[in-house]
Amino acid sequence: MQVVHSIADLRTRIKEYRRKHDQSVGFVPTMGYLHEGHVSLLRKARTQSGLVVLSIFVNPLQFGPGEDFERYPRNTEKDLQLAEAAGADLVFMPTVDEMYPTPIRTTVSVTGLTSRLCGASRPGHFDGVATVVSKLFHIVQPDQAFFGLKDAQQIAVIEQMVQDLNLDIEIVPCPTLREADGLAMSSRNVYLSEQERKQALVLSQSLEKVKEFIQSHPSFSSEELVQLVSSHISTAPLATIDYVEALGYPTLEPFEIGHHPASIIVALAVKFGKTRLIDNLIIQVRK
Ligand SMILES: Nc1ncnc2c1ncn2[C@@H]1O[C@H](COP(=O)(O)OP(=O)(O)OP(=O)(O)O)[C@@H](O)[C@H]1O
Ligand SMILES: CC(C)(CO)[C@@H](O)C(=O)[O-]
Ligand code: BAL
Repeated sequence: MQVVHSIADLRTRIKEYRRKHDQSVGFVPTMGYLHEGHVSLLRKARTQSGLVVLSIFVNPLQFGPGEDFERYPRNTEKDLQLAEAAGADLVFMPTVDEMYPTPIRTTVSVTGLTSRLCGASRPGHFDGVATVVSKLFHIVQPDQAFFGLKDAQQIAVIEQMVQDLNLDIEIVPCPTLREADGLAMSSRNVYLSEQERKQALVLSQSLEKVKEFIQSHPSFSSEELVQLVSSHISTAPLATIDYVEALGYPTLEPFEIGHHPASIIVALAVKFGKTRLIDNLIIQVRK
């Protein structure tokens, strides 16, 4: 496994690989502090791509004022061990100056899909994501890029960007990995106190309740799902709901009772103290 810090170096190595091999380049973009969720993306890439490229970059552009950019967890040594064990070939770890050498004047903005959920509660977040992912896609020029469904809105936004900008990249959505008790794995779980960690279980539990409810109530309304999730989360005294919504996926459009889209998402963001966690459930609905 090779580790590179400069864009020029990364490009040279990828070009060299492409010259010698007639195989695809797979790309896994991350912000580091790797866990089994990230590892699952790398393993998936390993099975589908000839060259597996991982990027580790905490992108300042996608953090709002007062968010956790400065204190976002970092552990390069452990990240590199996990990346190597999972089969990464090339790790790109640029500095902020390498990615943004001058004040940024060109950004990528995906409209519509970003008006709800995390787009509404983190204004500017998806412009930061679309801009950095677009830059990374131009630098790496992958055939496939692997993203986790824990960030389901992010996948919808990236897929739209790829379609609108005619990028020749296959976006591969990968399932959310969970801790044994159900909590979705996240780099930010490390912020949780012992009490918060226990109470954070209400998130995955509330989504399990939605699964059961839908099976016995095939003509559910979005309001019923939101109410079910919100009331269960409210049993945790340390939880503050940022949003709970039930929408079509990947359109992220609201739906009316009796007119379910083929696929719906129940998505939530909840704060425990300063720590904001997200989770979701995507369900194929029988018509
Ligand atoms: N539990 C998980 N299972 C599968 N993929 C995941 C999981 N958590 C994150 N990912 C994916 O890993 C990629 C990099 O995400 P990122 O580095 O932001 O990790 P993260 O754990 O989601 O961090 P945070 O929750 O702090 O945003 C994204 O495509 C993300 O969807
Ligand atoms: C895709 C990404 C690496 C862009 O910074 C980030 O949003 C993430 O880790 O999900
Ligand atoms: N996984 C999304 C990155 C962020 O929260 O900024």
